[in-house]
Amino acid sequence: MNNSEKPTALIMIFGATGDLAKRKLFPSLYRLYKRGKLSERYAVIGVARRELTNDAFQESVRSSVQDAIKDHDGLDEFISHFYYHSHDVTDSSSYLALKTMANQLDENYHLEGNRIFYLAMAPEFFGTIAEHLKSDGLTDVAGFKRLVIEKPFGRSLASAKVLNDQLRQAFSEDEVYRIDHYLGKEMVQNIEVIRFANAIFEPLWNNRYISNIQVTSSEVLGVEERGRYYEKSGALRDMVQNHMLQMVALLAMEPPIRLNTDEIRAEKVKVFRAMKPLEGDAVKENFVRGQYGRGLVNNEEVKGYREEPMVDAESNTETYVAGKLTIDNFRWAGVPFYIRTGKKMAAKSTKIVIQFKDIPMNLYYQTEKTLNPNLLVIHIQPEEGITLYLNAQKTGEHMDATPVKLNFSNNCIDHMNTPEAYERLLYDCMRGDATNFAHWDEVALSWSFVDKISEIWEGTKADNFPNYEANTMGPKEADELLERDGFFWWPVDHPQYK
Ligand SMILES: NC(=O)C1=CN([C@@H]2O[C@H](COP(=O)(O)OP(=O)(O)OC[C@H]3O[C@@H](n4cnc5c(N)ncnc54)[C@H](OP(=O)(O)O)[C@@H]3O)[C@@H](O)[C@H]2O)C=CC1
Ligand SMILES: O=C1O[C@H](COP(=O)(O)O)[C@@H](O)[C@H](O)[C@H]1O
Repeated sequence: MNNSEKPTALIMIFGATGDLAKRKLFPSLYRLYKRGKLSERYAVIGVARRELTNDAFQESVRSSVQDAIKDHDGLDEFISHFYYHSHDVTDSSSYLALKTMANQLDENYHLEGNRIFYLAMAPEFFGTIAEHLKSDGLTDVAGFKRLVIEKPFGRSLASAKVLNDQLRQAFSEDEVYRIDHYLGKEMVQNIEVIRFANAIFEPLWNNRYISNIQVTSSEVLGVEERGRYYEKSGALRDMVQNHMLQMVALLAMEPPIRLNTDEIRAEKVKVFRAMKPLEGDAVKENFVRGQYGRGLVNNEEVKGYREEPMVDAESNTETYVAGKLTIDNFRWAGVPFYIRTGKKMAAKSTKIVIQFKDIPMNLYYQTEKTLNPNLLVIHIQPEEGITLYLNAQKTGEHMDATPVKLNFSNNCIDHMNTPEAYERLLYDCMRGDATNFAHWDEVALSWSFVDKISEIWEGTKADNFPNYEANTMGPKEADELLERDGFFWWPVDHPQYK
């Protein structure tokens, strides 16, 4: 598959009147169209319960594109390929009408029987939809059929297995595309290139030279309107089981023998298998949970988590997680991977800091001064780039060293916005490239790691909640986690570390 391909397909979006479709999917499809990555032979059927005409649906697509993107050239032509089918996915009788519509569009647009079913709906519907797609013949096509599944993929290993079995009745593993939108981010995809295309990094990428790795994904937003979902999820299931562990896997995996889907996935799976499971007291020693309380943002007091809509006033749900992961293999034995993620924190930032070991003997210390360790920082968002921190001679001071940084900013070099995660992932799915989607084995192993922690957390009330103020970087226990090992969190928003 190459990047100039213009795939042709019928895309059915279940949940087409929802937030995800409006904010992410329609604008991403439009961007693909604008970049010339969508063949003229495409059609989209939006599915949801509410009654809408095709015209009204097309207008809603128009306004979601206009809200997200300034340049609207060609929008009329783009939306003319959109159709709407009002349908309750639990109602068996209406799949046949959907099939008739799909077959008709297939013929009109010469879509070669290629179909993508995108489930942008609550997960309780995934199994039913997949079953009906098969039993009512929507998957009997001459071309490819692919199922795109949004998160959450279950809420434990057991529930994920049930869901997976349901999906697999209708689709093979190769046809299931489990979205993890972090895998669509430019700089997450860049981890592989930074590691495997640079002779200066790969030889150092191990426990001889790296002292610890820190992965932070902090959010300024709170739980907003998603209290109902979040109460049952918490940060561990919402962010750690998927995005955080996926980033760790990309950082820790062995070089694949080829850059293809199967080889990369196989290496990631080995990382998950090498991740030391945490049992009993080890959970408390290695993982910290937090929940935001009230705090000051721009001098105004903001709500604590327990005061948010649809949140229990005594909620035990964590909005913050910090943890220390141990990867038990030859490359990583003895190197802690620290992760942290949380809501209502002081900065919106996703960053990876690779801290190299101190040199054996520092010739450039001036008495009490310490030399800064070398750091490689991968900026995932909002900035995209990499920074390498070195030490160099301080101007005019012969025996003194000072930190210097080598900076690469993606946005400055390319002079363009990099494609949105959903845009890349949609394009990959249309081309049949599943590399940046989560394979079942990865999902299962990451759930089995996370389940051990959630069992303990759900079984014990966090009596210190809320334990961090909104607009801070989390509870003090997260700092202590690193201090015990002689480290500290490198600040994500400090100008020196940008
Ligand atoms: N929003 C986001 O940013 C993100 C969302 N996700 C995931 O994406 C999925 C969708 O989320 P989101 O868009 O926010 O959800 P919304 O609640 O905004 O939308 C749900 C959609 O499902 C439709 N729907 C609900 N019940 C039925 C039914 N019985 N039959 C047919 N259609 C139905 C609704 O339309 P109608 O009421 O007209 O039927 C609506 O279009 C979820 O799995 C979520 O976890 C994942 C990451 C980010
Ligand atoms: O999957 C999710 O991710 C978002 C954070 O995504 P980002 O791209 O803005 O970093 C998070 O807010 C949400 O709770 C979670 O479901």
